[in-house]
Amino acid sequence: MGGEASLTALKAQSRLACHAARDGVGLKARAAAATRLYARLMNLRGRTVAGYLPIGSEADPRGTMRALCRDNRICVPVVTAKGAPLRFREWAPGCALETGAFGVSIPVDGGWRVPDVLIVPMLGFDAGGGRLGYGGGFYDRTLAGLRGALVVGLALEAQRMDAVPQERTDVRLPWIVTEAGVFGDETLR
Ligand SMILES: Nc1nc2c(c(=O)[nH]1)N(C=O)[C@@H](CNc1ccc(C(=O)N[C@@H](CCC(=O)O)C(=O)O)cc1)CN2
Ligand SMILES: Nc1ncnc2c1ncn2[C@@H]1O[C@H](COP(=O)(O)OP(=O)(O)OP(=O)(O)O)[C@@H](O)[C@H]1O
Repeated sequence: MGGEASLTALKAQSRLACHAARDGVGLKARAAAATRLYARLMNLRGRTVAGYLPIGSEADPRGTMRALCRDNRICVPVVTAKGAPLRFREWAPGCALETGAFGVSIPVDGGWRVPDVLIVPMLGFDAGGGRLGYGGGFYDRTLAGLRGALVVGLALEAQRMDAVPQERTDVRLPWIVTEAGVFGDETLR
């Protein structure tokens, strides 16, 4: 296989392994990750915070989204087209939802927002801020266009990898939160 083909195969294999590992994580670790996320973001005021509505066994940021919505605007990602950056629609606790692309829930009638804080879902991550997603490149494209935002990846320790296979377009995350702590890389901020 050529370099590119083998990288794609390696990413696909890593996605399967991370997905399976994530499925096996218990409630205690999930609650601890949610608490760590809130601890990292609890001081935010007047910001536009992009959370996400979890699918499958993703770590759940909704407790933090509910807590932050009092003093901040909250929005969630919407896939509008393949190959395009994500857009973000305003979300509030209990708002009406519909199922969008890839089975992700999206608010029926929230306005479009541009976040300055993003909580980013992932399948896998490494100690250097490397992130493995579902393979659409949606967050890579989105983060490339949102310089200056506070970007925090949320995951569970079971999703930690030695090194996420990296492509030129992959964007490293300056902050990663898991049940084990808040990990920051000052060189990426
Ligand atoms: N909660 C959440 N929302 C999100 C994302 C995400 O990763 N998580 N996205 C990040 O880009 C975008 C949606 N993109 C996605 C692209 C592919 C798949 C996907 O392949 N899903 C698998 C299995 C899902 C599961 O059960 O874990 C599938 O459909 O087979 C999902 C979302 C925007 N919203
Ligand atoms: N900024 C960009 N411009 C053009 N293509 C991009 C960009 N970012 C990523 N891509 C392309 O998108 C494809 C998927 O990228 P990748 O495998 O990194 O997705 P991912 O990070 O796992 O997915 P997601 O962000 O949707 O969860 C790759 O072919 C990659 O080259």
